[in-house]
Amino acid sequence: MRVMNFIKHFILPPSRRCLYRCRATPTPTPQRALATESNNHLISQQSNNLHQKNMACLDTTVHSAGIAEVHDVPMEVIKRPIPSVLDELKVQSLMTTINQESSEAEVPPVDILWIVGSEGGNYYFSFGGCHRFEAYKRLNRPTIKAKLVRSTLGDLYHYMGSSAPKYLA
Ligand SMILES: Nc1ncnc2c1ncn2[C@@H]1O[C@H](COP(=O)(O)OP(=O)(O)OP(=O)(O)O)[C@@H](O)[C@H]1O
Repeated sequence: MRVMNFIKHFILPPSRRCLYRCRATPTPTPQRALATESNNHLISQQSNNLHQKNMACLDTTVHSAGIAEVHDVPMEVIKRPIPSVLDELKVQSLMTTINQESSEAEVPPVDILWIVGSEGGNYYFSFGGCHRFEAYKRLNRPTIKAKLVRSTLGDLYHYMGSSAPKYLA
């Protein structure tokens, strides 16, 4: 009985909090995510559920650990304000992996900070995932697999300091 009480009080509440957090900041549906972008691209939800399940616990970051949905995000809408420092061999190796249907799923989605501007515009910023981004770019892929992490201008400031935009419409 004591053990059950312990579990109820100290283990269940955090799990519920996590569930609540996930619901409170839902990952956008494809249509909502780019609804106000001038381009007509769609961020489509990855249909490969197996991949999602496999990647849910592995190869995830602290930012996207609670996010299961993976989207195909158009490369052209992603802003990367900080230039990448690249290991050429790693980029080449990733290109090979991504290019083979049998191994593409071994490359996990990158994290993208998704910010909704004050007038409803959608902005997508990416800082990590330098080698994956470069590999997708060189392969001329129109989209990249990504988890959208709902973020704020304050979050952007952590990455960019005073170079961060003060206002996004
Ligand atoms: N051929 C490959 N070479 C490198 N990584 C690979 C390869 N195939 C699959 N992966 C996976 O791709 C991911 C690469 O992430 P990693 O953090 O190493 O680089 P990145 O995020 O793209 O770049 P950076 O860390 O420099 O921002 C890892 O999860 C790794 O397991």
